[in-house]
Amino acid sequence: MGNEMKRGSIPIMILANAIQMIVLLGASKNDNENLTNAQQIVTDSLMNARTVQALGVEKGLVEMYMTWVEKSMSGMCKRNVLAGIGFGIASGVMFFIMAGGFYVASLLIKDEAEGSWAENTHRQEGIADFKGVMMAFMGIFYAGMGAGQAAVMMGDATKAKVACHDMFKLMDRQSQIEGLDPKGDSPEKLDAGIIEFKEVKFFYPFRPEIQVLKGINFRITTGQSVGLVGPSGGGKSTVMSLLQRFYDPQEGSVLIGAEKLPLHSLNIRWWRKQIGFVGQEPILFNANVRTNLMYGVDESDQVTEEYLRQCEKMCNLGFLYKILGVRPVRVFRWGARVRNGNQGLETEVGPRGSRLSGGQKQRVAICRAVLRNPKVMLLDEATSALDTQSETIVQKALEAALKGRTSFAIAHRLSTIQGCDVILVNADGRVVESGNHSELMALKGLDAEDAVCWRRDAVQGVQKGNTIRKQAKKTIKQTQKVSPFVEE
Ligand SMILES: Nc1ncnc2c1ncn2[C@@H]1O[C@H](COP(=O)(O)OP(=O)(O)OP(=O)(O)O)[C@@H](O)[C@H]1O
Repeated sequence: MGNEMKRGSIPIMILANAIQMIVLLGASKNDNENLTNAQQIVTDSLMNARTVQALGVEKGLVEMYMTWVEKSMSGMCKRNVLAGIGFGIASGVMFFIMAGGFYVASLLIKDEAEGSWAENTHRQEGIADFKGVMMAFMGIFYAGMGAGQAAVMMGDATKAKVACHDMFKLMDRQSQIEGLDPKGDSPEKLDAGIIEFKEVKFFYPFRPEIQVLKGINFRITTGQSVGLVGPSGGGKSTVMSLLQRFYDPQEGSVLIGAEKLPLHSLNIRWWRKQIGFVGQEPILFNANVRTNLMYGVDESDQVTEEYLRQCEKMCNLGFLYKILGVRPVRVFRWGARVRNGNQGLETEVGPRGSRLSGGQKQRVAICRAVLRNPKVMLLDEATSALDTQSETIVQKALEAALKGRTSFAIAHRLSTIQGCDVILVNADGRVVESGNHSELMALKGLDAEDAVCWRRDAVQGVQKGNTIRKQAKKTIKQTQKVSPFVEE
């Protein structure tokens, strides 16, 4: 009877668990996508909390978040009801098996017990003794339970597989530019400061319909400073990306050195060591300044304390040593007073550098770039997010940092890069004009309407720049009278 029960109940139990599993797997991919979208909103909102508040979009974001959560919830609710039914059936079958098992066992044991009670002198022969019955029963029961639980867990395993699908897809993706396992030459004698763009045409792989660069040509020699100006969307940052070899152009070539070696033939790690980059929004890590500065330095490169001090000085990091005042530490140590100041290179910058001002962060970022002693410096609107006073200080740091190096600087105003050796006016994916500031100013015929704006801006920029500089100096002097901690 036990065997019959086994034969009959186990397939039913497995079927019940299978139903439960199928239901669990059903909509999990869609739910996963919806939850990912919801999580993305939370991450973006927290990372950009100030912008969210400034724009007053808190409610809108909460609504967007709720929409995604509700979308996944409606699917989940249905699935959970079905999963509940499946689970109920699976558990029910198990309990029925248990009940049946106990019933069968009770019959067998009852025979044995009746014998011992009724006659009390000799045991009546039963089909099995108590121990054997219980062993068989427990064996069936736990095997069934284990199989059921394993089936349920398989649902979780598949859900985990779905959740990891995108991650594995990303991990398996082979980058066309392999940064971790670089190949190609590392020619120590190649002058990385000589850069040529030859008929470079490029579109972003995810937007092949938009031809961003339509044939860029220029040649820069060692030590030259290049200013990239032009209307928004003209392709200035794309040129910077190609210089850093985040992408390779589809047509044309980027050539390096007097030997004109194609950039794609060079070892990418070697090439990136030749480049220092300072962006518009400096990215600092939640650590002290020293750690942030050493981030870009290879372990094999020995950075002496002396060189570090030189770079600090060059980048105007004096603020790291300023004492901002004194304050009592705690109530029970009222008498004790500590210096409420920065601690040199050991100063903690906070999450994303939040304990430093924009200008200070930018100077740390410049110092980080300079510390690598790169041949080429790339500046992507490095001062555009700063106020006039900070801009002047950072500009000084930049001027020192760029000396003797080839440099590319993107700016929205000609006035910001008027001192550059070459200014490339980039519009609609082409270099429409080039020359130094006075050459550009002297040009009469203009191809693009935008260029008129750049030129007009240049004239006004020079005049404005001088006035602003005078005003800034005046303000600093006035403020210094009130607070001695304002920097020049
Ligand atoms: N990662 C990307 N994927 C797809 N298209 C992009 C990407 N980055 C930029 N683009 C597109 O390439 C074009 C040129 O952008 P780019 O950022 O190079 O211009 P820009 O001159 O630097 O503009 P801005 O002065 O506003 O920073 C734009 O049309 C932009 O939409």
